[in-house]
Amino acid sequence: MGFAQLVIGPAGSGKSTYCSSLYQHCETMRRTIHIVNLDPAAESFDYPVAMDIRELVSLDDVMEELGLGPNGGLMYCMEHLEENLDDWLTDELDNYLDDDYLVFDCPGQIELFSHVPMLRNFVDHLKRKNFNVCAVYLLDSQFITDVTKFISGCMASLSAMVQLELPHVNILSKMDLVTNKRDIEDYLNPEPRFLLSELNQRMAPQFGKLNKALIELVDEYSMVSFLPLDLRKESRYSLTLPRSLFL
Ligand SMILES: Nc1nc2c(ncn2[C@@H]2O[C@H](COP(=O)(O)OP(=O)(O)OP(=O)(O)O)[C@@H](O)[C@H]2O)c(=O)[nH]1
Ligand SMILES: [Mg+2]
Repeated sequence: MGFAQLVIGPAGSGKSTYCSSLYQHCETMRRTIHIVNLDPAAESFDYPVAMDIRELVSLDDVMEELGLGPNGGLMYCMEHLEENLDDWLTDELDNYLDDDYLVFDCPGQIELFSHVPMLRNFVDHLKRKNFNVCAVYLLDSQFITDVTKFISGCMASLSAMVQLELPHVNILSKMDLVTNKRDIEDYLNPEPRFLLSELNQRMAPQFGKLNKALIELVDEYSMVSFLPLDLRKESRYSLTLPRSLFL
């Protein structure tokens, strides 16, 4: 059985940086991982690219030939990948052995993991190919500076969890940029009453019931919790992430 990690999260949340730092970490630990670029718009990489969607389809060609903008073009490329799961992806996966570990660096368009079925079909294909798949959802630390941003980040992550139905780890990236230590305490293990009162202060009174329901969803079902990742720290992975993720 192979292992696969799907690295997802909003645009600019640090997915590619996480992949390259994970690659360096594994190299130091003398473990081999293979990083796959699934972003047809990506141009440069800080890690060796094992498989590359750009070999299958070029975003520039799609935009030019079909007259699409960057986001429409990207959706077209991902649909093209979906249509080629049985040939291109299967051929590429055949190059890897049973116990190889693949990390998929995904594009940041959140519709891919909220309501478009493409990524779900991609995951199902990996499972059929005997890969044990997990999702790593990255959220930028700026989301913990404001309760409304935090809740919207939680909801986006939750929709990915519901859509993909994978073992799911949430990571708060760019922790080096958090200057207010209070924010870390407040949001890493948030106290529901704190979140609710903050949210009520920020929103008009008619949202009271909705705020309560949202906080209950985040809290009672324990579906959303974040692990902090500070890339400056030596201990960044061993301390913060479950070991099972890096077998
Ligand atoms: N300070 C700081 N900056 C970071 C960190 N991780 C990423 N960045 C910066 O954030 C920006 C976006 O990082 P990427 O890794 O390209 O983010 P991404 O999620 O791959 O972006 P898309 O693929 O475009 O969605 C870059 O300028 C990075 O240098 C971090 O841990 N700390
Ligand atoms: Mg990227």
